[in-house]
Amino acid sequence: MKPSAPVLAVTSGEPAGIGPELCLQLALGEPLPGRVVVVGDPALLAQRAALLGLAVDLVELRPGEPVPQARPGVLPVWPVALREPSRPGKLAVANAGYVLETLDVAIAACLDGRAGAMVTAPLHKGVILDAGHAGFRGHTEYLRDACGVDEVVMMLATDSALHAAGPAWQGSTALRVALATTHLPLREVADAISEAGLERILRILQADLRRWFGIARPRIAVCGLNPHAGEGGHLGREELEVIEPCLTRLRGEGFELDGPLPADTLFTPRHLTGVDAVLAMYHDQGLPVLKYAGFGQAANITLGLPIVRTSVDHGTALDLAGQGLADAGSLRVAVALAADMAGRGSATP
Ligand SMILES: NC(=O)C1=CN([C@@H]2O[C@H](COP(=O)(O)OP(=O)(O)OC[C@H]3O[C@@H](n4cnc5c(N)ncnc54)[C@H](O)[C@@H]3O)[C@@H](O)[C@H]2O)C=CC1
Ligand SMILES: NCC(=O)COP(=O)(O)O
Repeated sequence: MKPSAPVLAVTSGEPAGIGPELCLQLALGEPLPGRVVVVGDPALLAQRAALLGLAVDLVELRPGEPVPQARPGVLPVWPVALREPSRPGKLAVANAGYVLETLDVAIAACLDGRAGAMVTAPLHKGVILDAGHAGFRGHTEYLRDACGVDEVVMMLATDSALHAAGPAWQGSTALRVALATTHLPLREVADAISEAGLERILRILQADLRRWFGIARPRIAVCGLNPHAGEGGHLGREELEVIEPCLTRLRGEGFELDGPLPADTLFTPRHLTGVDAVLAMYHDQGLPVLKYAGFGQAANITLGLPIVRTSVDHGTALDLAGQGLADAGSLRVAVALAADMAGRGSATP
């Protein structure tokens, strides 16, 4: 690894979930692509390592101390203290502030240049809301606000699509799915989709497919919102009144856009061939397909930020925490992608 390998700040996520043990697993598998530092409580990590019999040497770094090159079995840590002891599988509202502090530490390091990218292990949105952080929706929205940008785009990509422009869809599980809306109740989705909002999202998606994935002229397939993309207005009018006018305007600027297409058949080889990313209208329209294609081998990327942020494709898996059953595949994909993106330079165009 080059001495200048980027620092990747990996937040360890909800302490009662699988995040802490996935971070430990990073130190034990294949060599890491960057200089990884985990943001979390060293005592929590040591307890989880002891519980699972993982031989990981935790190296607590002082402020200003450089992050060392990765070495097998060694995990540098930027310490953040738990608010109260944590047990696997048992959520505690007192630790919500701890989870948010790990994010703040990583975001600050990315913004001031001490880190080239941040990678997030999963947090539990519900316990953060239960703790009184009203309005918290997820990392994506928290990062948008912390970085002072108006719009970001959540995109998940399966591993085989991460580095290759123009993935071969036919017979392949390579897929990139971006979302027009993120964490909101289904009954609010239709009202949340506006022509101006869709336009902002498509501009970010096109720009970041170019910047991070090296695709000169991205082709994006856009889902309709309603069954059969509205059936000519008989099953909903959002396609005619919101989505289509936006796509028509952007096509006039040279955007390569298919759709709006019925979402049930868009995700088939005929429609996906030659497509670089799909824009789904809401979380559970696009992500089940992505997860069917590559759960555990995909990463989540927040597009539109002034910093690089990738994440796992899964949640806190409280049912598995502390048992040694959690698969670190997605965290490894997220770390590899973050290193690749950080190596491409500044996120700011
Ligand atoms: N990036 C993040 O911070 C994310 C956080 N979440 C949060 O996670 C919490 C739980 O969400 P769920 O919908 O239950 O999804 P989940 O992904 O935690 O669990 C779904 C199923 O997948 C399994 N699973 C998840 N990760 C796994 C891994 N690494 N290895 C093996 N099996 C794994 C679980 O055991 C469970 O059976 C929620 O609070 C949600 O908001 C969900 C997705 C992303
Ligand atoms: N299902 C993906 C997801 O919800 C990710 O949320 P975020 O916490 O990364 O914003």
